[in-house]
Amino acid sequence: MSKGYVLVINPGSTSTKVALFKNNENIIQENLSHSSEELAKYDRIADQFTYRKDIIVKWLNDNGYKVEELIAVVGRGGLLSPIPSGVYTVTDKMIEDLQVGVQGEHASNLGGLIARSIADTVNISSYIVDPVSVDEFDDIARVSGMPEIKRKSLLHALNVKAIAYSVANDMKKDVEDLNLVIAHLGGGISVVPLRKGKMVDANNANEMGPFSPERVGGLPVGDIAKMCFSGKYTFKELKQKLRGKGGLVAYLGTNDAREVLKMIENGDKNAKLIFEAMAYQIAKEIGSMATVINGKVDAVVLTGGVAYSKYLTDYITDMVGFIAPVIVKPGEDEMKALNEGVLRIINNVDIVKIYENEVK
Ligand SMILES: Nc1ncnc2c1ncn2[C@@H]1O[C@H](COP(=O)(O)OP(=O)(O)O)[C@@H](O)[C@H]1O
Ligand SMILES: CCCC(=O)OP(=O)(O)O
Repeated sequence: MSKGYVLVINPGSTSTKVALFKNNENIIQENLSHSSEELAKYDRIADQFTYRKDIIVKWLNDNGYKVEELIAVVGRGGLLSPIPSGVYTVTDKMIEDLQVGVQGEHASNLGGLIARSIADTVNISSYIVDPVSVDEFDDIARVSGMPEIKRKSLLHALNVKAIAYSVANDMKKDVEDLNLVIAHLGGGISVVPLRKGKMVDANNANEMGPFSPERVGGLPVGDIAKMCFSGKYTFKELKQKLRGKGGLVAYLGTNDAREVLKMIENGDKNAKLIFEAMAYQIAKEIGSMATVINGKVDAVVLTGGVAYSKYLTDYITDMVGFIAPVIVKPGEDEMKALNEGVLRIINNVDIVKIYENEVK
């Protein structure tokens, strides 16, 4: 039996991405899909814990590896309390907050829970890296216009940070020397201005900004208030309309941008209007975030799964190209970034953070 593997777990809304690394080498990686019928059986995301954990352990064993061969397990971190960027050990307090969902429910809450549970069976360390609740906001960005409600930093921090380093590397600069606007275009969408590497604002991928393949983005608040009191919907139904059944799903019945592109190719004019409206809203948000860094933008970067669509990236580039050069980096670097976080701790390049000591 050979030891020395890091198991990387990245739970998403429709799949769990898993990978096994040895040092920097990605040995195996797979996207384990979950049908909507399967996930519909669970009331809360935390209830999917055993189902997803069993699938991951089975995947490991089916590929000829044992949990005993791991040296660490790392998961994508969830909607924790606001914390600084970094690598965190999964503590009891973190587990408690992920289980209750201190800032709400999201599939990534399962990352830390499953990582710790697998790691505990063989007495090794479990970590999360740059969870979606990393908070580097300027204080001014927190003000919403209603004192009871604060704007929150909930964003694709892991990929945004990883892509910022990758762009800086390509430009042969330090990330601290650059101002960027990075748009992560996935199931949810984050548009993030980075001032000298710091994510000083963002739209909140769950509730605001452009609509996305499965979320509504920002909506006229008066109409939403009326809908809430119409008696037509339960709270759960409304939540699903906003997240999961919003955006492309609501208009076109799919959260798969590739299917929408096929509809457009087949001459569907409504699909074209809706897809272009998503691109239009993304471009508007990029323009807005460029003002946060006073228009001094070294590059606009488009990343995430939907950035594979040239149709979409060309549309956005046409609208925002006047701001700065547009760099397209489709897909995500999350699995690599999670493993690299663990390696930084193992190799003493970075100091592991304790969640409860860092909560803002
Ligand atoms: N080649 C492609 N062209 C267009 N869209 C794509 C392509 N590949 C994936 N996508 C879309 O990307 C979205 C998922 O993006 P991803 O970054 O994996 O999501 P998440 O941020 O939720 O992890 C889906 O709408 C999917 O259809
Ligand atoms: C809450 C921000 C993170 C997010 O939206 O992630 P997914 O696109 O993976 O759902």
